[in-house]
Amino acid sequence: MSKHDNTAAVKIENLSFHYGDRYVLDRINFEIPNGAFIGLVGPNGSGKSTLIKCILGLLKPQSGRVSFFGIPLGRFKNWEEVGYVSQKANSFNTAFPATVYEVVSMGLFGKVGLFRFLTKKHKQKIMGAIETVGMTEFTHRNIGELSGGQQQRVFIARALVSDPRLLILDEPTVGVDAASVSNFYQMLKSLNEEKGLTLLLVTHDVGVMSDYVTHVACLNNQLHFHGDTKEFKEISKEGFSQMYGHHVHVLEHLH
Ligand SMILES: Nc1ncnc2c1ncn2[C@@H]1O[C@H](COP(=O)(O)OP(=O)(O)OP(=O)(O)O)[C@@H](O)[C@H]1O
Repeated sequence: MSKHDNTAAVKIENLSFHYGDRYVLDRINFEIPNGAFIGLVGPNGSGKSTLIKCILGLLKPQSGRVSFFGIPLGRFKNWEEVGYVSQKANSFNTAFPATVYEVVSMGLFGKVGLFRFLTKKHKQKIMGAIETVGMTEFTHRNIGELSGGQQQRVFIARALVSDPRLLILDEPTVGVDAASVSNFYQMLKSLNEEKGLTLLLVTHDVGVMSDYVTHVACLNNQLHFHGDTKEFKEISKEGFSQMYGHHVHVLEHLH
């Protein structure tokens, strides 16, 4: 199949998952079109991280199917096409004495073994990824000397260095100050629009996120809504709170 067909980047069919007798995901059907920037929202404990882990094959659902670019998960081999930045990226040991350049080069380990064997082409890729996230001036700074938002940009660069087609981010803005969150989302939006990168962003920032994404999915054990940003913004606050399972304050933005 060609790289540029209309197959969904991710297709989830009738997926259910339970821990013991506790159902966390109930018959989820959900598609991420190629080129979309999807915000996945839902209250604490609604199953967002569990869904991501099922998509990445880290957890095996009791029923249902996941496919990447038309290939069932069990047969999917091109993992360099899928970048993942976990919530835990924030708790990376930032006292570890590594520069931005070294952290980003770790994204190529799968391909080159150790970074001392990097070729000129690899070095260009690393510098390109650092430039893409706007961190060039910090290339040789120690990761521990950067702010939370800057560190998250570096982790995105590490995920981008292998040229993924799909990037999955699990709450990347936890611990990032409000002003930097908007800049961070703007950077993701540019990656989506200019580089055609498909993005799945798990977040709690319902209001802020909806100014940047192309689609929204609302999860609360079941998928309660999945549509484009325009449809999402048309849902009344009451409707949204109901679907969320409790009252939610959707932050209004001052433009
Ligand atoms: N390993 C586990 N064993 C048993 N239950 C678990 C396990 N991991 C998560 N859970 C439970 O499954 C439910 C869904 O958890 P999950 O982490 O997927 O939610 P979430 O939407 O990502 O939450 P948050 O927004 O708080 O990160 C929660 O009730 C959680 O307590």
